[in-house]
Amino acid sequence: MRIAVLGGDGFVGWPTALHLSDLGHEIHIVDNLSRRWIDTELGVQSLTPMDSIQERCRIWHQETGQRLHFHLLDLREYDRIRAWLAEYRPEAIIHFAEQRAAPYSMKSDRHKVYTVNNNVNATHNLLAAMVETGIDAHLVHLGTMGVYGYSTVGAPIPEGYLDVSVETPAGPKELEILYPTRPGSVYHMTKSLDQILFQYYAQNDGLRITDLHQGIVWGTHTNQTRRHPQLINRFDYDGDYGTVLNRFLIQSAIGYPLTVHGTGGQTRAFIHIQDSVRCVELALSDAPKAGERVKIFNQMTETHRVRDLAELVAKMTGAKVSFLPNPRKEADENELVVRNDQFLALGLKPITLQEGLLGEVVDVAKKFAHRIDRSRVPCVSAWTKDIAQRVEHDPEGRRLRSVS
Ligand SMILES: O=c1ccn([C@@H]2O[C@H](COP(=O)(O)OP(=O)(O)O[C@H]3O[C@H](CS(=O)(=O)O)[C@@H](O)[C@H](O)[C@H]3O)[C@@H](O)[C@H]2O)c(=O)[nH]1
Repeated sequence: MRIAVLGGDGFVGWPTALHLSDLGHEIHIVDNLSRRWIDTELGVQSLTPMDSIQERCRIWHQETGQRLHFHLLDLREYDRIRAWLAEYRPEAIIHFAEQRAAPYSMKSDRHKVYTVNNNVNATHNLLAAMVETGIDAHLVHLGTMGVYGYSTVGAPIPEGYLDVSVETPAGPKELEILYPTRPGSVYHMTKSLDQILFQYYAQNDGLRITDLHQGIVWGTHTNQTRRHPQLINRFDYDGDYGTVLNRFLIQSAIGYPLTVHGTGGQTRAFIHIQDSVRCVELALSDAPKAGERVKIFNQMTETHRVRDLAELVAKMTGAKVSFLPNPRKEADENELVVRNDQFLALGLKPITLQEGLLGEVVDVAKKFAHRIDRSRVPCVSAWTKDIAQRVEHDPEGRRLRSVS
């Protein structure tokens, strides 16, 4: 298939592009390189040294003979994305091209506005351009488990839809509705808004859409990124873009106390990066038909409590654990049970937390430890102004500042 990978220069986009290219698909990476600009804004860099996207594509061709085509394009520019779709007519589109960090989206009012403008316009421009050009591509979107709000209300979280019974004068009526959203950050809110856009365009224009509600990704390498040092994936450790388990592993590698927020009672869904790219492949193989409702998968393989992860990493590496005031507005403790039957039925064999793979991340972190700026490890982004006043010091006693 001819596949457009929008956001194909990012943490999950890059290994997905390689995985699909390895399967023989014709891959077009479309990216505005905004993640690289945000690194510059924040003054941080990926733990792993990343080459330019053009250089990465060149190495992939050298190693495999397969070509990755790169297009510098911003989805907020409607006319350009419409013209691009009309010219290349992809058969499938994978949409990763959104600002994906919750702490970054909460940094200041400016960051909230940027995240909403960027994410919502990107998604809507894409949908409108798909209708206008008449291409019949299957759209696969990277959504988030965060749209559900991490609370099971006593029953496992289903895959996107909830069956409800409504009392009417004629008796009870059964309805299937989108699971009510309860986003925990402006970033997660944009993914909730995306869901409504998808529902509308599937029902009004018959677009074929799959939404992947992904959990927290951990790990770094995939089978393809391992093939050459210059194909290495980006890897974030800073307080805005680093995700919790990867952060704990990196912190342990540099002797930094593990930064558990609050009691660490938050339970979250996780998935290894290798499974993440495999899930995209499986979703592509199971496209909905025109006129069908949006297909929603829960793209996660296990759930863990944050403090249990910290204990596991501490036991494995001897790291100290530090319980910090929580910069986020979130439940102190929550239970989370999630259904993921659809990917299992399609043949996913989940990679679960294994010491070997955890150790692999620690090894990567040790190798590139000299690139880590310890002052960028704490999470400085507070969810409200009140919380900002309470979150004052990092585990090493330094005063935290808010970046605006
Ligand atoms: O040093 C840290 C960092 C985080 N946490 C806690 O760990 C949990 C998860 O935080 P995270 O930064 O790993 O994940 P999150 O902000 O939810 O976002 C990440 O995971 C989401 C999936 S999910 O969490 O919604 O399932 C994706 O959508 C996002 O793109 C990705 O950045 C939170 O309770 C947070 O307070 C800590 O205790 N210490």
